[in-house]
Amino acid sequence: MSDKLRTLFEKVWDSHVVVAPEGEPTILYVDLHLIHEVTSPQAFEGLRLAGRPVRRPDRCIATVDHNVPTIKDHRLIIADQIASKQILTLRDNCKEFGVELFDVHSPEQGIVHVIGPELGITKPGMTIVCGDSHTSTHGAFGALAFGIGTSEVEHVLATQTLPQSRPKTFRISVEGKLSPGVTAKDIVLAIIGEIGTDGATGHVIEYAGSAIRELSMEGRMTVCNMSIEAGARAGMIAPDETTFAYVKGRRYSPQGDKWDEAVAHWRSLATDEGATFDRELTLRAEDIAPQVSWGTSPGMVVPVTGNVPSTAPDDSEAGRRGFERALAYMALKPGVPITGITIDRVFIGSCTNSRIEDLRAAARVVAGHHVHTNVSAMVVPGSQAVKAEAEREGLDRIFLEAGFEWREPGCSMCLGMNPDILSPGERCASTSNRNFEGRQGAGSHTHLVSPQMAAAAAVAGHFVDVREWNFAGQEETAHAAIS
Ligand SMILES: CC(C)[C@H](C(=O)O)[C@@H](O)C(=O)O
Ligand code: SF4
Repeated sequence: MSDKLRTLFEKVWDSHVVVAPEGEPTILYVDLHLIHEVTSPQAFEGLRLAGRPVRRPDRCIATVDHNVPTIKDHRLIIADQIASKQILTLRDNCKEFGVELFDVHSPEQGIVHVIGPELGITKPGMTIVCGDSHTSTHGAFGALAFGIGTSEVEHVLATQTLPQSRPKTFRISVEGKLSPGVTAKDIVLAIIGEIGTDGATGHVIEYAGSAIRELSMEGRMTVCNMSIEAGARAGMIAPDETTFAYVKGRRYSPQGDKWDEAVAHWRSLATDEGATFDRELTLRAEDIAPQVSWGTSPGMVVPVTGNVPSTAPDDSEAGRRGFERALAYMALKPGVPITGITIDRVFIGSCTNSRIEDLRAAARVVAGHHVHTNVSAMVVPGSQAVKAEAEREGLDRIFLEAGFEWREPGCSMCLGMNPDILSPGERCASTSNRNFEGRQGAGSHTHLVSPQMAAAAAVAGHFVDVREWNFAGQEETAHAAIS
């Protein structure tokens, strides 16, 4: 090993190089391949046609998430033909090629980016790929994790390797202390608001600084999840005691002596003091307010105390046209206060914000209140394990009593690939990660927010600053509840 100072990314990359031919992409070894129903059918078909096996079935894990209906009685026989075929095909492929599948009725089923970490499959220092852009989520553990296309899925299935050109490095430090009510989601939305949706193109981001270190693993996953929305190849956070405590004792985590060896290795992954990045940016946590997206990209975002912008941030002809188009699509008038925007629907879920901590935070806001009469709201836990834990804690009852629907795990209303879609013109406060035109259904309007902000909007019927929330009957714990 060289004694050159290296970043977390460089250490993980260097230890996975199979061969790096001059002037050609590096061949990287892949430790873990996550698979879901949407991007895998052609990949398996390619293998079948070539008469190849899966090289390392023990390094693959599959689940169904994008297409599965979230109403219990609708999960057995899926009405949508394409969805049904994709799920049946995944089932057949996993059986034929010997890949472990967490199927629709398995107690481990859930959104692929939720179940990997909670089963201890995701570990620091790994290379992780999946035919899914939000694979960046797993970078929260100090893994190099990124999305790949279907032809690359086939390549990884066949060889357990992937040709990759080396990305640049970008450290984003968030220093200081978040105010109560400001969350990991607000950090990442504020970052994307600052650098734009192509702000990190060609780079792997390392999130650093005291506010990032203070985050739980759930919060770190939320931040890394949205790296792709800033154009980054991946997002990473150095593993530390918080990481080790989360990974310890999970089903696929190392046990006994192996655990101590693993932790010793994971400790060595942090960026060396003095190692340099291609780019650096520092934000102050105190400056970050709860965020609400107003437009049709995650970069079109403002603090809840702000207004829908009146002028295009980018004054070029194309910038102005994009701005006007976003306003028109979102049916918003320039200059309107964010807290004046009324909503029809609330979605608490997705691989960004459907973990237990997200549901706890939303439930604290909702407790003792009722969903506004003009709003219909639902909570979709990210996995069966999250659902079971939430039910054990009584969170389901808080949501149901407040008038929320309580659903089965899946991607749900994050994207219009299953029955959970908005009608044209409906406006939704959503804890997901994308607000593109038509993302939650043709002609629908999406506003990206944190779980706390979504919960508060469900009750108020419009956006409110959750920092001023009335925690019904729990005033004495209000501060703790939103922090
Ligand atoms: C369906 C899948 C390929 C897609 C992705 O890659 O991200 C989806 O998960 C999304 O969030 O848009
Ligand atoms: S929850 Fe949404 S963002 Fe995450 S994998 Fe599913 S569709 Fe993609």
